[in-house]
Amino acid sequence: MVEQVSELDRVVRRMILESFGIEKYMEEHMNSTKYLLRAMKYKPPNTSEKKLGSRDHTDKNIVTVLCQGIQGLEIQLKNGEWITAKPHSLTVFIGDSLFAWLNGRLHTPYHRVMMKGNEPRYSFGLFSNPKKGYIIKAPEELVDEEHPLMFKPFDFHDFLRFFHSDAARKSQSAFHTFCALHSNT
Ligand SMILES: O=C(O)CCC(=O)C(=O)O
Ligand SMILES: [Fe+2]
Repeated sequence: MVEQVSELDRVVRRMILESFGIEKYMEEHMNSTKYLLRAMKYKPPNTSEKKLGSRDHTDKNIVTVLCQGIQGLEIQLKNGEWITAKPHSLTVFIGDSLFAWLNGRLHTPYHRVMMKGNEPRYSFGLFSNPKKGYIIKAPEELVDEEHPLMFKPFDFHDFLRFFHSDAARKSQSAFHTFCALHSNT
């Protein structure tokens, strides 16, 4: 199953690069990331009202392929509306690192888990994460006058360290505080 899900990660990343005409970066992209597979279990809230299982966040990595069992995953659209992912479905998210590498060209959506009832919930995520030492920097093809560089080049592992600091906890978006070049991004 990991083989198929990681294939989906690769297909999505190839489609994204092709859509911007920069598939020449595919090999660099694949070589600069490694996979993390995480299984998650959420205790049942034992309520008939929906309760928060995991607070809203954007993923920090490159791409996440999330496979959920019973319903719970909710995703915020650009207009602010929350939609519910179907039970027993796969959802693909673009994380902050890919957002930065693409110079903000694709949206990285907030998502959360809301649960009700007496059943525990299981989900599995395959996360492509940048390797330590790889500097995430938007390629020159995606930077021009109309699209000035949004984020300073960074090592994902320095961001993770910052993310667990007091300064990050106090900021509205740790990612933007860490590497945004303009305050309005
Ligand atoms: O369990 C879920 O459906 C969401 C998990 C998630 O968003 C994450 O691990 O980043
Ligand atoms: Fe997430």
